[in-house]
Amino acid sequence: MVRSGSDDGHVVLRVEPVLSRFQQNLLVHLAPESKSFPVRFRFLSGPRTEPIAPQVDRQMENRASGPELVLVFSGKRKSGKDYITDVIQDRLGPEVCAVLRLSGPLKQQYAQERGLDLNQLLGSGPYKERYRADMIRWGEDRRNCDPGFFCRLATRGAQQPVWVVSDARRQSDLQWFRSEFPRQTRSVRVQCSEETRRQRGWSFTPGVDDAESECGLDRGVEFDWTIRNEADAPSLDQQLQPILTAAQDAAVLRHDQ
Ligand SMILES: Nc1ncnc2c1ncn2[C@@H]1O[C@H](COP(=O)(O)OP(=O)(O)OP(=O)(O)O)[C@@H](O)[C@H]1O
Ligand SMILES: C[C@@](O)(CCOP(=O)(O)O)CC(=O)O
Repeated sequence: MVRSGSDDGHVVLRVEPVLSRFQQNLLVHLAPESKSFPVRFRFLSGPRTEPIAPQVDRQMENRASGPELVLVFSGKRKSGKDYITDVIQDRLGPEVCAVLRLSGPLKQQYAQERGLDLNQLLGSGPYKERYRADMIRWGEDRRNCDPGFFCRLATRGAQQPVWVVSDARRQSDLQWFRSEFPRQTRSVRVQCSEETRRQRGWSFTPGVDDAESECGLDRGVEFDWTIRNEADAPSLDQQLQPILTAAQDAAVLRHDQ
């Protein structure tokens, strides 16, 4: 219950029952015609509440800066994962949407250890393909010790309400996001024909295209959305509409907090 009264020229709002400060969630509506004025919150006397356990406290902090929506993309090489996730970020803007690449920290470390050109490894040309099989092996050694290793590195410090993970490849990648962010995680598959992928520079490479890195999510996942990224498919704008709507709703949720 909320009651208002006047006290030395101040308007006092009392929320009863008194909640601990971390649980207070007070929305103040100002009439559009009123002049702006500072709003100060003071926690006045009242029945003391038990301090909330540090564990709950930490969860609250995490939730305050955590994502409202996590879109986990997967798809074969040259299906257009990077292209589509970039389109989504363009539409939503970089303040709302972070594109997170699990392969980002992997390529960074791999390039550093071998003195390679990181920009080319991050691009979509043949340079990356030359090193792909070895990068997969290198990354798998680390994932075998700790399946969440690259997920944690890739998400570190992301503050935006919408996270777009551009390159899930293994069941363990998807499981990590689902267990860390069960309410927020949605899976998206990008598909196109082999012919289209060929036109984009793909050719079948044994040890890569038949390995877990490419096939780990081919079966056993019910995707929330599937996007067909090729010439004879409905336009990307049309296909991305439900995803963009979900993302905009998520951004509004954060804004209202
Ligand atoms: N809808 C599209 N229209 C025009 N070009 C596209 C489209 N989709 C993908 N491409 C182009 O095809 C190439 C491969 O796409 P992209 O790099 O996004 O695929 P990917 O799935 O991320 O591949 P990889 O797994 O190798 O990183 C890029 O040059 C990209 O610009
Ligand atoms: C080594 C690897 O991360 C390369 C991914 O590169 P890209 O997402 O295709 O640009 C693939 C993997 O982790 O299995």
